Amino acid sequence: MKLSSRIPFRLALKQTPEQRSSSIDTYQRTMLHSNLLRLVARGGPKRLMSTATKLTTVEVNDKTGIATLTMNRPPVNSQNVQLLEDLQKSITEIENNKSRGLILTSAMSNVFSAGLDIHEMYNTNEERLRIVWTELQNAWIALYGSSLPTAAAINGHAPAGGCLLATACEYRVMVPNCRIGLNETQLGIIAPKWLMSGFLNVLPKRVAERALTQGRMFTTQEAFEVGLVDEIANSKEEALEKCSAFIGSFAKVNSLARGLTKLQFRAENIKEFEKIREKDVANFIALASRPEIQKDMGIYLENLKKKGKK
Ligand SMILES: CC/C=C\C/C=C\CCCC/C=C/C(=O)SCCNC(=O)CCNC(=O)[C@H](O)C(C)(C)COP(=O)(O)OP(=O)(O)OC[C@H]1O[C@@H](n2cnc3c(N)ncnc32)[C@H](O)[C@@H]1OP(=O)(O)O
Repeated sequence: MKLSSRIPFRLALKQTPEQRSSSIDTYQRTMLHSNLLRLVARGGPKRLMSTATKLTTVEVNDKTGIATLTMNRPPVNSQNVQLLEDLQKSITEIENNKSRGLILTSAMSNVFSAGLDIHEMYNTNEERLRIVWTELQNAWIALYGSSLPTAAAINGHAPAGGCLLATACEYRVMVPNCRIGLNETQLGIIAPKWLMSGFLNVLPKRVAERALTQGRMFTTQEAFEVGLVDEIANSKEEALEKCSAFIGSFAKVNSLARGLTKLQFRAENIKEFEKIREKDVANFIALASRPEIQKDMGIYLENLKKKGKK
């Protein structure tokens, strides 16, 4: 089952709060059960594999059984609907192919991901905004809610949605002289709680609150010092090796117990997210449609283009 497949939330909305909470628990149980089945199935032999969607590739190392999921949308892996959908397809594929773990990385030389593709949100219609935000939610929950060991080899800058994907993983290794963070307040926008939850999982509350209110972009070294990244690597290859070593550290741990323990840690955030996901889409559409936000987006895009030409 894809974790993004919904609890029947539209039905839950018609229920009393007690019934709703019980539906969510049912969803959680279903989710844990299906992850359990997947974990049991993962006991079989490893397979060598290399596959691709339009904007992602998956390569499974035949020795380690670890899958590397590479985002490949030049120039900066900005997250358009296609990339978000391809990420979900690749995550599902990795979950189903008996891989031992998932490493997320980028095919770009200096950018992990530039976050949401601002062109997708600018001068568009409500239906497109709904699709963009829903696919961002789906990609996040597929990664955050995966029972597999996950790690991000952050081989470049990771602002906003890039940081979101990296912090959905359990472990982060970053190359030097890059930046990572949730810069939404710098853009005059507020990131919803679910979007911050990976960030809040890894940073002390006080550090997270200050960084989020400042919209702070951490350098690699600063990110390492506060614990936003776990290790620094001198190259992408080294980052991939360190991520593999992290995933390898679970080799002697029962994968079922590991996966369920991880999901228990994340269950509260997932439950909260499921409660608000539809409202969250409506909030995003309302925010992104506001004339002043649209104007700011246009200016932001112009400035990005000017900077690129310098
Ligand atoms: C602004 C949004 C406002 C409102 C949205 C409303 C509601 C709420 C949303 C809440 C959550 C939002 C999440 C997001 O992810 S928003 C995106 C935030 N991302 C950024 O701010 C990053 C911007 N990019 C950069 O800082 C740099 O590009 C980066 C990643 C450091 C790489 O630098 P560099 O290698 O020098 O590359 P360039 O800057 O020259 O960029 C090359 C090329 O790519 C275009 N581009 C860059 N980032 C984006 C992007 N996020 N979306 C679309 N396009 C992007 C850039 O314009 C250049 O284009 P060109 O045509 O000049 O080649």
